Amino acid sequence: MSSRVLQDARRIVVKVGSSLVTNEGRGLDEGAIEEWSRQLAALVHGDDGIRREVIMVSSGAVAEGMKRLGWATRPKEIHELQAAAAVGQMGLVQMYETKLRTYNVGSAQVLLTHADLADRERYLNARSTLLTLLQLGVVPVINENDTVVNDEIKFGDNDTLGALVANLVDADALIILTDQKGLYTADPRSNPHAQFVHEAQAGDVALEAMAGGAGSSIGKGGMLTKILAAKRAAGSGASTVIAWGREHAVLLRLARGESIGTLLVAPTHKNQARKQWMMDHLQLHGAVTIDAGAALKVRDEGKSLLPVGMVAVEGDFSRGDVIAVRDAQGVEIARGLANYSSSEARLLCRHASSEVEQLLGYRGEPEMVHRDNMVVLH
Ligand SMILES: Nc1ncnc2c1ncn2[C@@H]1O[C@H](COP(=O)(O)OP(=O)(O)O)[C@@H](O)[C@H]1O
Ligand SMILES: N[C@@H](CCC(=O)OP(=O)(O)O)C(=O)O
Repeated sequence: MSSRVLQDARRIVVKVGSSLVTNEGRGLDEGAIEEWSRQLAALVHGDDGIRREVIMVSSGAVAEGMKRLGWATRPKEIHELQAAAAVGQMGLVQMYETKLRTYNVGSAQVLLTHADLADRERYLNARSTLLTLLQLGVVPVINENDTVVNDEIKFGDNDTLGALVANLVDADALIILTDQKGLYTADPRSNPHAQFVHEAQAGDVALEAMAGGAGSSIGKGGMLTKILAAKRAAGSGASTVIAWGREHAVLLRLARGESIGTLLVAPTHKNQARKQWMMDHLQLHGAVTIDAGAALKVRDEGKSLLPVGMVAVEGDFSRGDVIAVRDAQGVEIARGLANYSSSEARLLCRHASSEVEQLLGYRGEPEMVHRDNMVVLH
């Protein structure tokens, strides 16, 4: 069963750490970035007959910036780290862009902060942008927006960012590429008797005791943040693989179902996990009442709610808030994230999606609540 996890994955987040990307701080590893780009392109183009959507979360900005600025030791001052990240990020994305283009794949730079994912509206915006890029066959190259974050508000390590991105886009799998073959029962750098862990359940607390901090001065998180990232990714049903980034054709072989690295299997199914998350975390901010035709689509056919099916709007909510969807009898049949605010929704009631631009002055999503962001209650 385990090999199928990656074989069946259609939307994959790949995270690469600083030590790999910058060759332990020596500078951007052009050969490695080229090799990952070749594999990403093959996955996106579906060279094996299956097209996949891939997001790259890449570290390395600070390490590369330090090199470009001629700094031998990591600065202590946060503004110096931020300056290094800003310098290094240029080189980082330039290289991904060049290499991916060589293999006929477009790329896009996306810089995110914690605040972007904590705020519902920005969360939805980030999600729509990433999903649009994926639909266009473009590979988003993501890093933390180091320039605007300080110690208290940063993800800090990109393992956590990778997991949050996997949650954000409902990825099927998170692949964390690092400088070890995977997880061992102890840090192999300091314990020669450490045993390799081939497979475990994501979220198993026993794994946390095995994992230590970063083995080099370049990487930030170490193995513990990877284990915690796997647990977090499992929250939305994504399984995680931790593997060596220089393993030959690692991404393609994983996609073929080969077992490489450590597989941390998500215990719950993707859709079930997302529904649970919706039910657990979301507070209602308002409601829309829909007509019988729309109720049929939403409840029985699992379709999105379009503005044309809405007949009334209650409450005061913003884009990204959770609203109840009620049928004509007032029975709540679903809950989901609103794509439009309550005042906009009032204008959109009974109108076709093609009229959104004319009514609101901008072209938004065709759906009031997209089915991916909706839980049908019965
Ligand atoms: N149980 C463990 N198994 C494997 N590696 C471990 C373990 N505990 C700690 N490590 C260390 O974690 C390091 C990888 O983390 P890190 O240096 O942050 O890499 P990256 O830059 O790829 O995120 C390894 O080089 C290793 O020394
Ligand atoms: N945003 C930072 C990444 C932080 C970091 O070092 O992460 P990682 O190497 O993945 O543990 C950078 O690009 O330098």
